[in-house]
Amino acid sequence: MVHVVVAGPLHASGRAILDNAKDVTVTYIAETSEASLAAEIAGADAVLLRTQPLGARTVDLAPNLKIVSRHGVGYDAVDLAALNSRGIALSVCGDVNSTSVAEHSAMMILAACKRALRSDISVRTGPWEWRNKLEARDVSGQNLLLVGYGRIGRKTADMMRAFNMNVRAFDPYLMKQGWPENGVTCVKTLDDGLAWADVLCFCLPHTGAPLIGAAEFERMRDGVVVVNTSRGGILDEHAMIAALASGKVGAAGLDVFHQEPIPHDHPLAGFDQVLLSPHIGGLTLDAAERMAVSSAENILDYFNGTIDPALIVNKDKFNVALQN
Ligand SMILES: NC(=O)C1=CN([C@@H]2O[C@H](COP(=O)(O)OP(=O)(O)OC[C@H]3O[C@@H](n4cnc5c(N)ncnc54)[C@H](O)[C@@H]3O)[C@@H](O)[C@H]2O)C=CC1
Ligand SMILES: O=C(O)C(=O)COP(=O)(O)O
Repeated sequence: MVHVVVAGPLHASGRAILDNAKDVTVTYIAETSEASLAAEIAGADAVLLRTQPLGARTVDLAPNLKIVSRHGVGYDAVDLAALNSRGIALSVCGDVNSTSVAEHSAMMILAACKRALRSDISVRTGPWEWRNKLEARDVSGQNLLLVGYGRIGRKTADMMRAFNMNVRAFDPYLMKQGWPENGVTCVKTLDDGLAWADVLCFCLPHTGAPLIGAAEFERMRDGVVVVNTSRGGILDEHAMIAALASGKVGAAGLDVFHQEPIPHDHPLAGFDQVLLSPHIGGLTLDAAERMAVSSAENILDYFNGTIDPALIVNKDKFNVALQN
């Protein structure tokens, strides 16, 4: 019998896969937090994980744990060393939500340039004459730098080229592969890109210290638009707040934050030129179903020995189930 703990909301299609599987028992946890997972993880052979942190202490509570299946693709909140030290597999979904996130990035680029939130607030609360002070911008003809040019970055490029933006990308890991492509040229250094861009969009994994701090904001154009749908840790939030307050950043769209959930009284919530969303770039109803199915199947496939090794992040660290 395999015991699966589902650590947060899961689309009905994913639940059906687990509920109907032979020799599988499932515990569903309603909320997405590490504390609620820690309370239920003791008997788990597998955990289906949302975006909450998974640290070494919680992993230690589960002596039988064999696989953590991420619902989604980013795994920066997981203590990979803790999994590796016990030979626990970490799987991710395949390409299940990149279109959804690219659409969200495109929406945020447009909303920020058009000052959509400020515009809405002005109609609801202000005099009509505010329409002369909204400072909306055309996106057509503006320079868009994508930082990270993987699945999400490429799809965002296609969408924004349709709006006649000039698109460049910075992705040091792709430098040698077929650049320029599809009308998108690469910049050789991040600093070159920061100096060129009217709009910045972050589409890369979070792996360590913030990529963008006070010094990087200084190198940007005055009034630059910043969109982040990747992970909050990419941007130094204090530096971001200072850049918004000074006008260096003219407008922004943020889907991800250092601390999630972000408190209601967070300084970022005080800017009417900043559109905020609760980490939903990859959580449309459509993508939620795909993520649920993929992450549930990854667990069953792991125990059947049929999981696609490309979906196992730490496959080099162990080879247990893959040899079955
Ligand atoms: N807001 C949301 O709901 C979602 C957010 N994400 C985030 O978006 C990230 C990207 O997702 P995908 O495009 O599917 O991943 P991907 O792996 O297809 O592309 C990421 C790209 O970033 C590049 N990269 C890595 N480090 C870099 C650096 N320091 N500077 C510039 N480029 C760098 C890689 O070479 C790769 O081409 C995920 O890791 C995740 O954190 C993903 C899905 C949903
Ligand atoms: O795919 C990702 O990395 C995401 O951010 C979405 O994950 P979630 O739906 O929050 O488990």
